[in-house]
Parts: sequence; structure tokens; C-alpha cells
Amino acid sequence: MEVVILPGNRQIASLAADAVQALLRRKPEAVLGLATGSSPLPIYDELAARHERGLLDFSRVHGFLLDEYVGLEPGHPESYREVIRRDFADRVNIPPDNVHGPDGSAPDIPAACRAYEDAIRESGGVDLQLLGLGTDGHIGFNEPGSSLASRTRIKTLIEQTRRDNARFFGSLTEVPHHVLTQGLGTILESRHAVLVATGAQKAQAVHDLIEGPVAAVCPASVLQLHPHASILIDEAAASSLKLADYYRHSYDHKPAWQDL
Ligand SMILES: N[C@@H]1[C@@H](O)[C@H](O)[C@@H](COP(=O)(O)O)O[C@@H]1O
Repeated sequence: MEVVILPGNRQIASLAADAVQALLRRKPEAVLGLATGSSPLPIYDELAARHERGLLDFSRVHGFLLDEYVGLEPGHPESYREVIRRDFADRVNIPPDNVHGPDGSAPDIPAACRAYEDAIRESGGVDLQLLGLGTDGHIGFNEPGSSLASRTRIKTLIEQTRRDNARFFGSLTEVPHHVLTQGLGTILESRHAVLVATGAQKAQAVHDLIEGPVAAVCPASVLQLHPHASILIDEAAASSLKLADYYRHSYDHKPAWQDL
């Protein structure tokens, strides 16, 4: 796990976009794992800007959403399908049919979850998975207590997460209680996981993720088992880390040939 402490969103977005750019140079038909929430937004802005400048071509890329609300009607502005369309897909040249998400309005939820796992597998697997971090340590919508081996399935949101996400809806009552999310086992199979977190409200979760035990109580800590995970954070999010100086030192002395 590589921990990179950066001054702010702009530098984080630029480094994450560099990783996407290097991947697409190597593999133009790469599969991207797409996260929602506010943290990845500067990355999508940067990817759209680089696409605009002719540096990035998404025409052969496939994208798989991490998660989705259950019970929102298709086309609901806060469904993650719509959010990803607005924030990312419509701003680059990824074919709309290449963007996939778990179907939160399916009549048979377990079948929809199995179908999503099959679709990820058939695509060849996720090359680069973008991740945000919940204040309770969730990734995707894997709330505390999630099995570290879990696959795509339905989860019930913790009230804290519903409150955190109420800002996107008219009111707390409109935030669904249920979601579909790629499991922690699913996320672990991505070839490169890039998690971004900023702000003091994430400091405890960032500490537990990086320096706590691997434990279901902090689902993001499963990334300690990931063979290639990059954690990009700002100073405020890094403020509870015991080994922050070491992470800075090690990034400053990173071999020039080594990518993220
Ligand atoms: N399902 C999403 C997560 O994927 C995201 O990481 C989290 C943090 O959001 P933010 O980046 O807005 O703090 O929000 C939601 O719960």
C-alpha cells in the first residue's frame, strides 16, 4: 500500500489522472472502476480536461460502477448511474453502453447482483478501481461488519451514511435505506485500487484504513491485503497518521521509474 500525502484536491486529481493516462497508454481497452461521492469529482474534472486536450481516449474503455441505491426509479438524478453519466461519462468519449452498474431497480436483486459479478468477470476484470472513503470507513457501500470476502450484494446503510449523503437529496427521508455494492472481495480483485480522501472528517477513517488492524469494523482496511493500492490524501485527512513523516519521506524518495 502506497500512502501519498498531497497539498490538496488539484494534486490528488492530477496524480490519479496520471495513473489513468498511463493505464490507457498501455491498454486502450482498459476497464475502470467508477466511484461516486464528492471525493472523485476533481479526478473526473481532470480526466475530462485531458480528454478535451486530446490526451485521453475513452472510446474502447469500459466502466463499472461501485454501487447503486435500491429503489430509486431509473433516471432518478441521484441514482449513481445518473451521477456517473453527468460527472464523467457525458464529458468524455466513453460509449454509453460501455458504462455498467448494478441494477438497483431489478425485481430479482440477488440475480441482478450475480449478473453484475458475471459482467465484471466477462469484461476481464477491473484494471483501475477509483474509491472514496465513508466517514465510517466504508468503501463502495460496504458498511462496517461487511465480510472481507463479500461479493456484489444488497446492504443496509448505517444512519451516519444516510445523513452524510442527505446533502445530495432534498431531505434525509428521501435517502434510500438499501443499496447494492460491489463486495470487498470484488474490490480486492481489481488490479490497482486508488482511494482518495480529503478533509479532517476523514482523518479517523484514514487512520483505521492505513494503520488499524484489517477488520470488518473498518471495511476499507481490507485494502491492506490488496497487492497494489494507492491511498491519496490531503494533510487534513492525514492528520491522525502515526507514520505520516515516513509516508512523505518514502514518496519523496520514490524511484523515478516507479508509477503510482
Ligand atoms: N457510496 C459512496 C462511496 O463510494 C463514497 O466513497 C462515499 C464518500 O463520499 P464523499 O467522497 O462525498 O465523502 O460516499 C458514498 O457513500
